[in-house]
Amino acid sequence: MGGPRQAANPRSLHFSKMHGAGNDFVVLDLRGGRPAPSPALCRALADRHTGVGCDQILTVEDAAAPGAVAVYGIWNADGSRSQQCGNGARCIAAWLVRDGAVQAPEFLLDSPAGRHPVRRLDADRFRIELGVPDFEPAHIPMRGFDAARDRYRAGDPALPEFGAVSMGNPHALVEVEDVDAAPVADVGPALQRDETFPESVNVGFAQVVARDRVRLRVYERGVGETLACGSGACAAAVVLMKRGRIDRVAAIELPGGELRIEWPADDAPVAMTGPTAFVFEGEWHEDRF
Ligand SMILES: N[C@H](CCC[C@H](N)C(=O)O)C(=O)O
Repeated sequence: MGGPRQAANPRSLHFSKMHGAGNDFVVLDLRGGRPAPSPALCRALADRHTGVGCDQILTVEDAAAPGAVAVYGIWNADGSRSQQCGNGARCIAAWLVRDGAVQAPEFLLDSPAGRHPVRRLDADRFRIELGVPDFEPAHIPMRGFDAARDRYRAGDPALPEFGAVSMGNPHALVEVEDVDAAPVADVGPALQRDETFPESVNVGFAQVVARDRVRLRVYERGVGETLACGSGACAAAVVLMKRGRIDRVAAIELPGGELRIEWPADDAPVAMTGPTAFVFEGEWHEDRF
C-alpha cells in the first residue's frame, strides 16, 4: 500500500519528474498532511536552469471525499494555481498505480475541477474523463459577453476571433490555416492580457487537418507555449465539434505527442486518452528555501 515518501534528509523534499506527451511535471507527495508548496517554491522547482524544470508542479493529496483514490493539485511554473491539468491527471494516475495506492484498472481521481473516472489501458496509457465542458462566458470566465457563442472578439480589434470554453480552467481557441506559422508567441500573451479574460486564459491554435484530426499548439496560462496541453486538447476538440468542424472522436496532434478526444454528446463528459512517462526521482534540498 502506498504512503508518503519520506525523504532521505528531513530537510529535503522527494519528487518524481514525469511528462505526458512532453508536458512536464514535478510531482510532490503531500499525503499525510504535508503543506502545499508556496508560489516561490513552485517557481524554484520549475526553473529550467537553477531548479528541476517543469511546466507544472502537481501534488498528490489524501482524498477529501470517499470513493476517490486521491486528490491532485496543480501549480503553474509561475507559481499560479489552476483547477485542471489533463496531461497531469494522467500522470498522477500512473504515479498512484506505481505507488501501489490503486490496483484496479478503473478508479476515481479528484481535482479542484471535480471527480474524474480513470481507466488504465496499459503500462503507460490512461483514459480520463475531464467533465462536461462549460461554454457559459461567466463560467470561463470572460467579461463582456452574456451568452455563449461560436466565435468572440476580444477588446483589442487587432486580435483574431476565437472560441472559448472552460474545462475547469479557461481556454480560448483560434483556428489557423497552418499551425506551424501560427502567431503563438504574439497572440497568446495578447489574449491573456486582454480585459476579456479577468483570470487570464490558455490559448490554443488549431489547424483542422481532417474530420478526425487536428494539429494544435497551446500557449498556456502561467507557463507559455508547452509541448502539449491536455485540457487544451479537450477545449480545442469541443469548440471544433460544436462548430461542426470535426467528428466526435478526434486525434489531436501536439508538438510533444498525440491525444485522443471523445465527446459523444453536448451534455457528456469529455474523455481524453494519452501517454504518461516517468523520467527520474529526486530530492529537492529545501534548505535552499
Ligand atoms: N496552464 C493551465 C494548467 C495546466 C494545463 C495543462 N498542462 C493540461 O495538460 O491541461 C492553467 O493555468 O489553466
